[in-house]
Amino acid sequence: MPAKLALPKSVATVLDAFNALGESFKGAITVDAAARITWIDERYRELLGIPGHVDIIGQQVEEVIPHSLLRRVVETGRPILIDIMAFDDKQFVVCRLPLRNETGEIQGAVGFVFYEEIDYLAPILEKFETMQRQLSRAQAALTRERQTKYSLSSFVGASEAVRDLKTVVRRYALRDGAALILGETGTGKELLAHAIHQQSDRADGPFVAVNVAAIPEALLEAEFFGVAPGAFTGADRKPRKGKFELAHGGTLFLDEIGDMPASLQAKLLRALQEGEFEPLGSNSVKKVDVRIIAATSQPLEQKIEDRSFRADLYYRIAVLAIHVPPLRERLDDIGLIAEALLETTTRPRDQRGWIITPEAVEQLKRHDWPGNVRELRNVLERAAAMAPSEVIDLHLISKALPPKANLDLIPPITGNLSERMAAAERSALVEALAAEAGSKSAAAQRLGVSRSQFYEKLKRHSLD
Ligand SMILES: Nc1ncnc2c1ncn2[C@@H]1O[C@H](COP(=O)(O)OP(=O)(O)OP(=O)(O)O)[C@@H](O)[C@H]1O
Repeated sequence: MPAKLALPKSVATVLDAFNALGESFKGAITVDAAARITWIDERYRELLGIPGHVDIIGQQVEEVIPHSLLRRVVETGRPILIDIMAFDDKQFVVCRLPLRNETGEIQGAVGFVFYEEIDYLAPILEKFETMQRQLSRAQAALTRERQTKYSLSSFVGASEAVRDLKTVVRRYALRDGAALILGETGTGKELLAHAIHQQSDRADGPFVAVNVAAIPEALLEAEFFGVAPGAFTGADRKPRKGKFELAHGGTLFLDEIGDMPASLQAKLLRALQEGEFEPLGSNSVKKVDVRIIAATSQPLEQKIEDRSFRADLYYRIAVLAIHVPPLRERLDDIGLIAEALLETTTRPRDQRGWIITPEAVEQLKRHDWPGNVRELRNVLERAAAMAPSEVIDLHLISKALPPKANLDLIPPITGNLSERMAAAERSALVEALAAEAGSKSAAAQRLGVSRSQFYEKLKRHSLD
């Protein structure tokens, strides 16, 4: 239904003048002081593609013209004399003026639209278009740079398993739902989470990573959801933002999600479902737009069975599940990965770069890599530290590899309860040392005990 509202006299007079321009004038629109549409002419309707029978009078102007600046004109009382607006692929010149009553109060605003054929505006439009082209070139260059820095190419590997993995990752990067990355420790889950973020529409937003296992349980909730001012005695007066809020507009990477306590799982589920949460000690909700990428090296299904992980949360995050194969299932990639890792391994100042011999690579392929790529990095670093020249050969690699977990050292698990427990503890120590390439502090961390406890246990089992 065409609008028939009374038009202020001043506008009607100006309209007459513009109408005389013929084809160059593309129409006009008026809004009231609350930026609701009060009138629109037929040509502008046509330009916006609004069918004649659709009534738009009374609607907020942005509902019809999403980028309209008429609200700004009524709010500031200042005109926007010349501006450029795009409809479809064409640029139009727009002029917006405030409308005032006799006492000078803002009553609304009017917008006039012209097409670019107006000769004297052509230079401005040309400049605008050139600037837009430059801007989109700069944006494209920036995106390319980001992609080369963080793209999937940092995940080295050419085996079929890795090619398949990369196809899945590329596909999931474009979807915006939560994702779950499953794989043994050191397989590159965090690296993949970065790659997903960088390939997604959120690449310009923040990437925030939290290792759930590394934060004491009592602090997790505050770490995730933030703290309202004065939430506890002694708490900061200022509110403290949690990781969820810090990741707004981007991605939150939750490493070792299997270690999340049940109370927090419920809160996380709500944040995922509703996009909102309550900071600790607050009774108001905050809205966030965050993509969750979770990772785990533990079988979550088992945790669901023993009720330490919520099934509903699992199904929510496992829609996009990514399985990262362990290194022993992609041994063909070891040479490539070793070369890539050696590029970043410290070398003596006068040395140009490390060289790894084919025999050394073959030896690496014979190990079964319980600590995966992280363990491979440790082994290469140890070999490099022992190397008299830039060549890493079979001899050095054999010395750097952890001694094979000698099964004779692990007694069969028999006997009474305390003997069985001692035997299980011993084999856990041996396995952790092997997985961490002999590093005692890393092995202690892996088993969740302090270094001093770990040394004491090694001694007790005569493994020191
Ligand atoms: N395919 C790969 N190519 C190159 N480097 C890799 C690859 N996979 C892993 N890495 C490197 O190995 C190390 C461990 O990777 P990352 O931290 O991503 O593993 P993770 O699976 O998240 O481990 P965890 O489960 O213990 O947290 C990092 O230094 C990472 O850069």
